[in-house]
Amino acid sequence: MRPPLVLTIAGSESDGAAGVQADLKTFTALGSYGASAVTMVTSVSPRGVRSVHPLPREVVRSQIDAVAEDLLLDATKIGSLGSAAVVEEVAAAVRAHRDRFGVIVLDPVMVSADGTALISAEGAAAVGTSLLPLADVLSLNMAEAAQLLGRPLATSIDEMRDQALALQATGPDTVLITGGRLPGEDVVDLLVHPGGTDLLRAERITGRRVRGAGTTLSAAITAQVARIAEFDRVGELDEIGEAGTADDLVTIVASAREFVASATENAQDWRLTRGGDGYGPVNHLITLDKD
Ligand SMILES: Nc1ncnc2c1ncn2[C@@H]1O[C@H](COP(=O)(O)OP(=O)(O)O)[C@@H](O)[C@H]1O
Ligand SMILES: Cc1ncc(COP(=O)(O)OP(=O)(O)O)c(N)n1
Repeated sequence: MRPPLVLTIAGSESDGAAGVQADLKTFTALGSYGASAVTMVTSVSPRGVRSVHPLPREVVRSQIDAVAEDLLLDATKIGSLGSAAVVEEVAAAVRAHRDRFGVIVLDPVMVSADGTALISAEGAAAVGTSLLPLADVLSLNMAEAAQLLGRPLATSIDEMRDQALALQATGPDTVLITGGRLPGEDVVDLLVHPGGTDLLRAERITGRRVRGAGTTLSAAITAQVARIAEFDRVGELDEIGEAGTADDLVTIVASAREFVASATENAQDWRLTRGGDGYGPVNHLITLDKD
């Protein structure tokens, strides 16, 4: 017997709103056992990013190999990577044992909420050439989609769809472009998958500025994918209703979005800083709340 097992390959983010810290909290909240390979170390407070230090590629590789060679992974999330050298090393590690990583969810983090670049230009290009072909699911915001494709930011749902299809053509079966930056009363995410295209709408939460929503979403998708793999393994797919059918990923993404929305709503009143301003995190541990 074992729980759903998930690996995150991503950067450490010191204030815990995004990065590996947010991934591990989200995995825990959604019932998965989380392992990690840290790719870079960022010094961050809710006021912004102070520094970004990609780790040496061999340090990243050693962590990935240690986990992938021994743990029975159901799914892997790849997040912020920092440098072209680390991108290439992660791609090489995955290619060396592709069958050991389970379903791969790629969230190609490029820029932090305060505008700080989290990867070099060469690194961003390497994500496009070396990692997109290895991913099963690509989850990214509109700015990341535009940067990967070398196109302007989408200004409409039609342009988001064109960009999602162009990204799908590079490898991943499923592409989710999140629409937090597209103005409107509702926030609209666009999901392209082998069965077609779905628009996922939700009421826009207004109020305090949030950081780490995209990270939390892709972590939640990864944890749910692993949970389904676990139910499949023990022959109990029926217990999770529609998820586990051909519509798996649509159901998984919808449920991950609901998780992020509740986690965002729940932390609206949090004041974690001395000054009280800056971006705030979501409450990743919402499912563990007893009240
Ligand atoms: N104001 C908001 N209200 C409700 N949901 C939001 C809001 N902003 C973003 N989201 C949701 O959070 C997730 C991440 O979106 P986005 O903000 O585009 O990504 P990122 O955090 O990477 O910039 C998406 O599912 C999106 O729909
Ligand atoms: C180390 C690290 N990883 C990811 C992010 C950005 O995460 P994201 O969820 O895209 O959040 P925003 O910063 O865009 O709100 C990060 N800042 N650091």
